[in-house]
Amino acid sequence: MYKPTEAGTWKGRVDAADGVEGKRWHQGIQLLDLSKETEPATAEQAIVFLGFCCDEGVRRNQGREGAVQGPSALRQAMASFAWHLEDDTALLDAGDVYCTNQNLEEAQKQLGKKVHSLLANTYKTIVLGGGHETAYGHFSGIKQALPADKQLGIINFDAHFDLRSYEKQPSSGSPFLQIADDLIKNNQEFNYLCLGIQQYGNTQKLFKTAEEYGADYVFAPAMQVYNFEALREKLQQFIALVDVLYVSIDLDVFAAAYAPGVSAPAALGIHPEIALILLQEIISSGKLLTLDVVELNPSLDVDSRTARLAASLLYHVVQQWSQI
Ligand SMILES: N=CN[C@@H](CCC(=O)O)C(=O)O
Ligand SMILES: [Mn+2]
Ligand SMILES: [Mn+2]
Repeated sequence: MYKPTEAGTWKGRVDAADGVEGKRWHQGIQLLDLSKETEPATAEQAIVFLGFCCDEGVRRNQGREGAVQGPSALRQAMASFAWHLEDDTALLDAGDVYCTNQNLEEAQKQLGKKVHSLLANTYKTIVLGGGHETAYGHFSGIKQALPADKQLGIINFDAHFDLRSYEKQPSSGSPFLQIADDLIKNNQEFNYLCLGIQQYGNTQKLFKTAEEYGADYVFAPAMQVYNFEALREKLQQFIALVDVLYVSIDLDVFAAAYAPGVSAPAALGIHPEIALILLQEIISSGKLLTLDVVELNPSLDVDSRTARLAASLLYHVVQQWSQI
């Protein structure tokens, strides 16, 4: 269920005449094989990508399959980024965890193990999904890595709560209810802030569940740059209550004009700029532990627009996070 990234996977434009000043991500990224014991990060700053090739959660959630190709499309979209990282920063690719035989539960467990070993070895981790079922596997690794006295805050950029029942089976629609129940079972708090909720995309039942579990949220129409001060205030209040942050970016939070390549596009979704400046706020808090980008479906994308948007957000995340 795990494969390290093959040499030659990262490829892109080469500006040979410019020497080291022409360096791009595909020329600087290092491959990390997690089938061997994970070595502690040696660079001062080590940021690692880990793919989760899975859309079994989307299939179970009646969505449009294709997110299994997300990690590969994201690598392609990031490969030719110009290298502007400091010399003390290593950018790594730790390969992919695969969901096989529709065994989502096992794939999530395997993803959790890999995330745990990366976090335990002080890597700043970025998981490339996968449908939003990625989040439960990601969380199971966070849970293993996080000391019990540390308060976790979860910030989900999403048009949807993803608080569906998993009584019958877990899916891409249920990760945050699974996480909530795990935390509550362990006498820990479920601190969840969902940014970009579409009223028309969530049933009354889901709003009721959100209320029952104390989930906080901001509707998509309020996610505007002109409303930045109020959003910043809300974000800062949330961040102040927790020790570390897990950030999940579901690309269906963005307007379909920017992000057509998702299972459930939002015609009136948010503008990327507001997500970018809120991400900057989050990173500058110094509390970001780990992050994922989910729901990219390359088979539904238009000229890689959604992949490029996700990749560009990750570019800025990597750039800022490497200086914290
Ligand atoms: N991760 C998926 N979330 C959404 C999908 C909604 C839809 O397919 O319309 C959900 O379950 O609510
Ligand atoms: Mn989601
Ligand atoms: Mn969503």
